[in-house]
Amino acid sequence: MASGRLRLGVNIDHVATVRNARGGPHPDPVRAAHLAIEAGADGITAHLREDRRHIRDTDMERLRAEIARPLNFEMAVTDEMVTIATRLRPHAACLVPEKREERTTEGGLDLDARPDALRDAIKALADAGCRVSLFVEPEERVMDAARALGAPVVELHTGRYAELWLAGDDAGIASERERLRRAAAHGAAIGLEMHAGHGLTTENVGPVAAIGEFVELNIGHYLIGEAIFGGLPEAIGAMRAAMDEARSGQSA
Ligand SMILES: CC(=O)[C@@H](O)[C@H](O)COP(=O)(O)O
Ligand SMILES: NCC(=O)COP(=O)(O)O
Repeated sequence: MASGRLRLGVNIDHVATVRNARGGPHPDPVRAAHLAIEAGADGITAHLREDRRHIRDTDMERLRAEIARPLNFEMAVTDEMVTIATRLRPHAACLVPEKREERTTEGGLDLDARPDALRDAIKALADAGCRVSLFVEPEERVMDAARALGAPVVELHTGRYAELWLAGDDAGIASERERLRRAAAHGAAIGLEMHAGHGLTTENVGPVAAIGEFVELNIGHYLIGEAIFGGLPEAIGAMRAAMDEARSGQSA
């Protein structure tokens, strides 16, 4: 059952990708964050990867110091990142898997692999006042595992859904959307706050936004790409409209 306003977290990682291509200060991801907030973003997401391929430590420090909306600090489950995040104390911290050789995030966290390290990271971040979320696959059993680890929030990985959409695999899209729907319903039923993200566009966001248990979508690469052609405020406005249309039940 669709419900409530769906928050939009704008991920500005790939402004830093363009900036780092030349090694100078332009374009500034923090300036993009301010623009995104002025354009209606409910929060800013930034992923400080271990290899610093895009967002750098100084970007995260400036975001934490400057932006007027919640900062969602995406990070790997490492001592280094826990130390940085507990020092900066962002509004939120989202634990994501990282592999150096990956082009982009390829899936959700394996909650069975290092439960003690996960539990310790969740506690340290929560003790620092961060709202902790786990970036995970849309499986009901994973919701139970996240709950057992003490995470209040999960963000469902929509990357497979996005890939199936690009491939025009209608049966696959329907199946993956159902997987997302079931996981969101179960997660909400056991008390988790449900988010989703990765690979979302104005074309594919509708069926995800229409899943009423989601309270936040985190979207970046597509918006930064669209900004090249029409500007970031326009890209965010179009995404907001697509999300609101889906929530109003006019498309799903
Ligand atoms: C976890 C997630 O889906 C995003 O943060 C995504 O990782 C964007 O960053 P990359 O494009 O570097 O993967
Ligand atoms: N966690 C998802 C995110 O922050 C943005 O992912 P994408 O839209 O850049 O694929």
